[in-house]
Amino acid sequence: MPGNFYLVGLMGAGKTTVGRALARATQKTFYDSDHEIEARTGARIPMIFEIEGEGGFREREAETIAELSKLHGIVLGTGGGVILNPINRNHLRRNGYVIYLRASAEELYSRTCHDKNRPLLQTADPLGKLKELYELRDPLYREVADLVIDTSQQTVNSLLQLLLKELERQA
Ligand SMILES: Nc1ncnc2c1ncn2[C@@H]1O[C@H](COP(=O)(O)OP(=O)(O)O)[C@@H](O)[C@H]1O
Ligand SMILES: O=C(O)C1=C[C@@H](OP(=O)(O)O)[C@@H](O)[C@H](O)C1
Ligand SMILES: [Mg+2]
Repeated sequence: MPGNFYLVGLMGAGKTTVGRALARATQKTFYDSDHEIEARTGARIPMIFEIEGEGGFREREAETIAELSKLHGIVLGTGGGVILNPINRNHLRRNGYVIYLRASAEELYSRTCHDKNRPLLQTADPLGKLKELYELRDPLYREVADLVIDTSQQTVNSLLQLLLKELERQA
């Protein structure tokens, strides 16, 4: 098993939260591609979307993934749309063990509905948007995933325990 764990999944799947906990538990360094983009630009994600559009954000995301995928011994929480770009998908598949955190659109909605920091969900019908994104992206997450974990009915901690057990079983 490679020395990196990469987390993929839709907005609200827990990539950032579970990724940070997994890094602590496995003594790896945690990176989050969105946080990295924010640090490099000095701007928050909604501001980048506002100024450069989704296309501009995707270019920055691809540059960041290319660089972060050169690192060893890390846990990487990706942004939910990272798998849209085939070059990103290659980087992830080649350089790490990819974990797809999945949950129903309803569950994702309940986890993200009070947060204004996800520009794609600032619409009149965020639940409908999550359903649409689920249909479009689920096959792409599965394409890159070494492991698919259902996060429904799991706390962050129970999920971490489940993940550690599964990773140990596969090691
Ligand atoms: N398994 C879970 N059960 C309940 N809440 C969760 C779970 N995983 C994450 N959360 C919560 O959902 C919100 C979104 O999590 P986050 O880690 O930012 O997701 P992502 O990075 O995948 O968009 C946070 O408030 C987090 O605490
Ligand atoms: O699904 C997406 O396209 C996005 C997900 C976000 O990250 P999280 O999945 O961590 O919320 C962030 O990268 C941006 O708002 C776009
Ligand atoms: Mg995140």
